[in-house]
Amino acid sequence: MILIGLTGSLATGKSTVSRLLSAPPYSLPIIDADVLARRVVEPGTYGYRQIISKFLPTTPDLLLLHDDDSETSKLWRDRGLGQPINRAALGRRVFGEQPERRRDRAVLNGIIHPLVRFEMAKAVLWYHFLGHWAVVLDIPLLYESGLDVFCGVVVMVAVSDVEVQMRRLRDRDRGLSEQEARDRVGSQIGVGEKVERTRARGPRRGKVVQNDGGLEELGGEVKRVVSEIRGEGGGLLWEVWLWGSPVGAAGVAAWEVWRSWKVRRRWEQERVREKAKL
Ligand SMILES: CC(C)(COP(=O)(O)OP(=O)(O)OC[C@H]1O[C@@H](n2cnc3c(N)ncnc32)[C@H](O)[C@@H]1O)[C@@H](O)C(=O)NCCC(=O)NCCS
Ligand SMILES: Nc1ncnc2c1ncn2[C@@H]1O[C@H](COP(=O)(O)OP(=O)(O)OP(=O)(O)O)[C@@H](O)[C@H]1O
Repeated sequence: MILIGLTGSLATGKSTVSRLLSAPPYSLPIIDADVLARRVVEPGTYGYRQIISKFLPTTPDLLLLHDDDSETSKLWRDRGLGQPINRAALGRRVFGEQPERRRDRAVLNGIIHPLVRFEMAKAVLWYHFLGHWAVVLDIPLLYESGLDVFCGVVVMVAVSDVEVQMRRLRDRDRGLSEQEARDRVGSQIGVGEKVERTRARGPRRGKVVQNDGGLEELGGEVKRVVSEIRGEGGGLLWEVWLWGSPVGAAGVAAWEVWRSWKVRRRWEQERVREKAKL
């Protein structure tokens, strides 16, 4: 089974690509890191308790009141699991370039990312047993979290102009001010760098989907990329063999991780050298 890491930057179109990939004719299973990141901090979970203990003392608006119109919220209240987290308030604490925001972001990532990784590993195993030829890991922070090394192929959804990103973000999330939108965009590695990192993996293991045009063009790009990935896989016999041979599958997975890790390390060393030259 091929692990396809789907990434991009804020509002470049990952979720749109993810929706295309999950629908016919591809019908690929999607493991969405944002969905898991929400699930692991629901009231009553370990992640929830960690966030409360780290952020509540310094964030008075961290918790929302229970929403009587929401069945889930009522369930949390009836079970005494606690009030849901105010994501907007937490976002204001962690998005931005100021040192204290970076620090808080690192704390939040340190709580959530290991929990998300664990949930992802469980889901990947499940889809492997179901016999899918590929599974999509939709991870906005793929490079930031280091999860790129586990992906056989990385698909990076890119736009050429940061203003397109800002416009799509603010059109979609109407409540965001200009500054909040810039803080969010600035909290991730830039599109250009992610594209370079993807290309550094080589043409078979790194694919860039350019999303500057309309939705129809995007559909064409997705079609091209999926047929490339399918064509460059080992074929049906290879897939069946991998499925039936856990030791073989583990060996191939280890080899893929090692190759990706080498690319990542070479990239980081080059960056250090470039910085030293400045
Ligand atoms: C700060 C939080 C509560 C804000 O929630 P909110 O509902 O407003 O935003 P949402 O979760 O939908 O995220 C929207 C986008 O913001 C970006 N983003 C989210 N977290 C981060 C982060 N820690 N660093 C940089 N960008 C981030 C991603 O592109 C994501 O797709 C939330 O984003 C969060 O819990 N972040 C930490 C977990 C995380 O890293 N999630 C990303 C997937 S692993
Ligand atoms: N090619 C396109 N043309 C016009 N609008 C688009 C295009 N691609 C995406 N959009 C719109 O841009 C917005 C952002 O797209 P999407 O939600 O897919 O991005 P994302 O990368 O998943 O964002 P985030 O990281 O914030 O979750 C959405 O409202 C989407 O409908």
